[in-house]
Amino acid sequence: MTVLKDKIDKNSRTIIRDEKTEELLSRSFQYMKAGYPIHFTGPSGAGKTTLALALAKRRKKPVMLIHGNHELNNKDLIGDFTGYTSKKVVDNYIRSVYKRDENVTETWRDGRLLEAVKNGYTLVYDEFTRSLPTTNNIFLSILEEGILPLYGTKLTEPFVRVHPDFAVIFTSNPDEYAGVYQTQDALLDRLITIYIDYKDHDREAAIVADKAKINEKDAAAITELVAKLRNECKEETGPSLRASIMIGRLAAEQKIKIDGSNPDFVRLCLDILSHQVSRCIESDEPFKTAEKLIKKACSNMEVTKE
Ligand SMILES: Nc1ncnc2c1ncn2[C@@H]1O[C@H](COP(=O)(O)OP(=O)(O)OP(=O)(O)O)[C@@H](O)[C@H]1O
Repeated sequence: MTVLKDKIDKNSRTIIRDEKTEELLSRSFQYMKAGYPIHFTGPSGAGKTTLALALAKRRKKPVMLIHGNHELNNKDLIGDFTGYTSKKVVDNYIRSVYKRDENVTETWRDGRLLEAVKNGYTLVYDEFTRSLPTTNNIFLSILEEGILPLYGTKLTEPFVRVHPDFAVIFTSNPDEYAGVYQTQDALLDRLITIYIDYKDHDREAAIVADKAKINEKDAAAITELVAKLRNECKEETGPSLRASIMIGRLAAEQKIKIDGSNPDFVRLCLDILSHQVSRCIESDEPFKTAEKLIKKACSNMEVTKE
């Protein structure tokens, strides 16, 4: 059996605090302090989750993370009975008396939302529009009435009061993305929704340089190449900052010179970008066209002189 030991250090949650990011974080923090839930929406890979986690950390309260998906239900959010605990006492101390006492109780496990609401955590609900709108309805009572109803749980209490320190940050992809549900207006109406778009080249390059541990010029060459290909996209959003980080990291890891005339570098770009680019362009032969576009973008690439 082969055991792979060398891992690329992803450390993907450290955030680069450029001026715009810092300003956005401060603004959002003020809104949260005033009691409003924040909702970051925007294309895939724009940095919404990274921002949400950085914002949550700033509150200095424990952070609970939930990922939206269509199977998420009230049992995951509120909790469920997980089984039975039984206790039996047989008392036969006096031989002529036989006494038996049996007690069976159900065991309850708090769901993640209930735990966060009760203890005043900061909840990051990532990609919440991937959950069914009916599942997300529970947030209406939390945000409006400050209670978490315990419906369908057989618990004796009808609801739990929301802890004053509880706060929630949502992230989502826009409605046109596959696999997302349209959010009910009543919920959107209660959130401060901030659109997070792709960053400009300089900010992307700074992030790639930091994450891939390469110099800024090489990082800028990669982000420019990826941005050029993204601009070719008509159908869907194309390759994101994530693709740039992948190229940078793998090039550094495998000591591939970041140069559009280097066949190894072109191969790396083709492997990482072809599929994504082929999905977002209009062409009868999307794969061939994507490969052509990537090779062209590589040949036009600015190369760092050593
Ligand atoms: N300000 C930043 N500092 C450091 N890294 C960042 C920053 N913004 C984005 N990134 C990096 O870009 C990549 C994508 O970010 P993230 O996962 O937050 O995007 P997203 O918008 O939540 O994407 P998706 O919608 O696909 O979940 C990650 O590798 C992340 O580390």
